Amino acid sequence: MVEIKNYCKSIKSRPILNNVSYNFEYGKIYGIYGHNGSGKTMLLRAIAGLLVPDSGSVVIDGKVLHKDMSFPPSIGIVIENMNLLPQYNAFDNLKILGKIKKTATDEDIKTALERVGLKSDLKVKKFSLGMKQRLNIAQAVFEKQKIILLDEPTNALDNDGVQLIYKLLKEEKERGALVVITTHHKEDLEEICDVVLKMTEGELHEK
Ligand SMILES: Nc1ncnc2c1ncn2[C@@H]1O[C@H](COP(=O)(O)OP(=O)(O)OP(=O)(O)O)[C@@H](O)[C@H]1O
Repeated sequence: MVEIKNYCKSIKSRPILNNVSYNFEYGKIYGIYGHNGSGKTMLLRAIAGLLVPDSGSVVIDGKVLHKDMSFPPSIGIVIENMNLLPQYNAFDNLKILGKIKKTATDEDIKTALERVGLKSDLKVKKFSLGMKQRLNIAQAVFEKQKIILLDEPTNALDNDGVQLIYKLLKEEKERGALVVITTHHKEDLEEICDVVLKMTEGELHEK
């Protein structure tokens, strides 16, 4: 379980996450919607260990982030400005990333690329925005990560792409992963999410 406990973070004296408390469970898809600047991305960064709280904590499987561990041990994340390697194709990008943990086989990489509908052997520098988004999503699932955090993962995708990613996320949930997805549009979430949450000015509430 991922427990967020009284999490507070201000940047330049402005509250960005305001006393957020919530328990996220494995085997569920959570959707978070809210206006621009409401704190959705910051919440994902907090869970990923990319943000240090002013007070409060994130506890993952009983271990406190930044105390018992620096980062969650099994996390896939899609946020803005992901660092793909432009001179390599999709397979090689994942192969290089996979060298850190050494858990994913070539077959795992091929399967992840098939699941996001990426068949191209082009170098990433020739990818469209939607193709990059698909590769980022493949990157977040190819090592069978336990926690999958996706910041507006379908905004550059065509309709077929959106349906493909929704199918993939449902499969990840069935596998037992915890999936958190953000969007500006609540209606996008209701199709696939078990729980829909609203972020308003750094506060998180159940719908
Ligand atoms: N690097 C930063 N320095 C200072 N403030 C920041 C920084 N990044 C984000 N913020 C502020 O944190 C608040 C929350 O931003 P966040 O990116 O989490 O919003 P969001 O809900 O994801 O918005 P969007 O829907 O536009 O992606 C905003 O007020 C934003 O201005």
